[in-house]
Amino acid sequence: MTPLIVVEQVYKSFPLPQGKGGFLVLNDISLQIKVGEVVALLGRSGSGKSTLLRIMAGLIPPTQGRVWSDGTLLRGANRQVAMVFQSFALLPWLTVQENVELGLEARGVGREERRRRALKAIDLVGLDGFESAYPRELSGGMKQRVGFARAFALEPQALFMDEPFSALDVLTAENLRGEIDDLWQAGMFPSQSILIVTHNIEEAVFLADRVIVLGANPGRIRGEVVIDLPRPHDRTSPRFKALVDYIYTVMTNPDIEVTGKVEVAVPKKPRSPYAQPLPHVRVGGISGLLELVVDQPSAQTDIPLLAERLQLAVDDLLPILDAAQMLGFAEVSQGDVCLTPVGQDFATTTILRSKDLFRQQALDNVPVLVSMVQTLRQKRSHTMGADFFLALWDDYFPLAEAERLFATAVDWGRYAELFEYDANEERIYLSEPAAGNGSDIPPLEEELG
Ligand SMILES: Nc1ncnc2c1ncn2[C@@H]1O[C@H](COP(=O)(O)OP(=O)(O)OP(=O)(O)O)[C@@H](O)[C@H]1O
Repeated sequence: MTPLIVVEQVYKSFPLPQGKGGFLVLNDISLQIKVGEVVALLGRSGSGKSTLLRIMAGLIPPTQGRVWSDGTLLRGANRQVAMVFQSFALLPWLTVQENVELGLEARGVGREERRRRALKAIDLVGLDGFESAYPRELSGGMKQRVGFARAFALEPQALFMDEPFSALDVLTAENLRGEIDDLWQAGMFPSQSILIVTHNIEEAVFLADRVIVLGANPGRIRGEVVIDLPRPHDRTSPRFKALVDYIYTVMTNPDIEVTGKVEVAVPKKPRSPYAQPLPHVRVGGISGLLELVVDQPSAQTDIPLLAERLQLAVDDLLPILDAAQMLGFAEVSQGDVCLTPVGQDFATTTILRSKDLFRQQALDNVPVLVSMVQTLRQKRSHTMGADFFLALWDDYFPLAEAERLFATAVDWGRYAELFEYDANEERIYLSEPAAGNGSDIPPLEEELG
């Protein structure tokens, strides 16, 4: 099907005063408006939106390039198009009906036909009963309804709107925008396509099937964003918000390329501490490794060399390194392991102090241990069966893995004196220092927040 409007490499410059050449307002604009679509031209002030609209309406000629309307090269006013202006542009000495008939009269439509089409358009915009009112008797919203009726009566192929809601107060604008969208939805709209010029991002995403983003100085097309939402466009949907956010980002960053690829950010569910795996390593393995590394120059060594000295396969060494990293005792980079200051301290201090260090590092870095202690604290008896914790891990891991995670957490927690485990009863008990108020365990709310 022939597009309703085709703009081909259009340039527009306005002459500068005193013959100082031209001021380029539109630079190489090409676009099409097809039957059945609503297109928004979105750009900052001065990006040439109104100028482009006027060129497509045939009100001013391009300096260079061509415009086709319904397959015909445009010369002069475009009769396939009607315009709605921001300023309403009503004649104050004419009634509502006379204002609406004005364009039809200019096109030589006979009296009866004019009357019929005007009354139908007035009805469509909800001004039934106001036919003989004068503009001064109408509110801003009603005046713009007359503006719409005047355009509707022309029964154009394409309706052009230049910031049609921006002179109205927020609620009136919202109301009228919604009604225009309803008419379009219901197939009652008197034109086959709509082109709206706006600088309101939400308005563009709400009304349009496609948003063409214009850049300024000079005005040019930066790209387009397809509004892939079911109609009517639901403002509360995550996709609507993602589209608005995307367009807002490109509008505030003139250098970003407008690709139109919009990802919806999936809201993150707070991650359960039980969803995070622990390396299955006993505390003895971690401290053994740290003691070996601390003896090396700069407390640093090559990992394959370390594996050889420990007579371990690198694969077996990796979980120990993971655990040391997780606890903040070591850092691994480029095949070397290097102890952190606290790791060096842990590897060289007394057993009592090393337990304190381990506890502090575990509480700072291993959320599942914090969560277990918090759970035990919540219970008046300060004790819970192993099966309670196993069930929490079981949500994220197979049972055998859940059991290994439980065993690792128990090993670390016991060493840190956070809790004790009675294997016969299969119960965990809160350790005395962890049960006290002055301990270093954060309150439950903080952790969950
Ligand atoms: N007839 C004219 N003569 C000289 N310069 C003009 C003329 N019409 C528009 N301009 C200039 O062209 C540039 C683009 O104007 P235009 O009104 O098309 O932009 P716009 O994107 O619609 O801006 P706004 O959102 O502020 O209406 C502006 O710098 C404006 O001053």
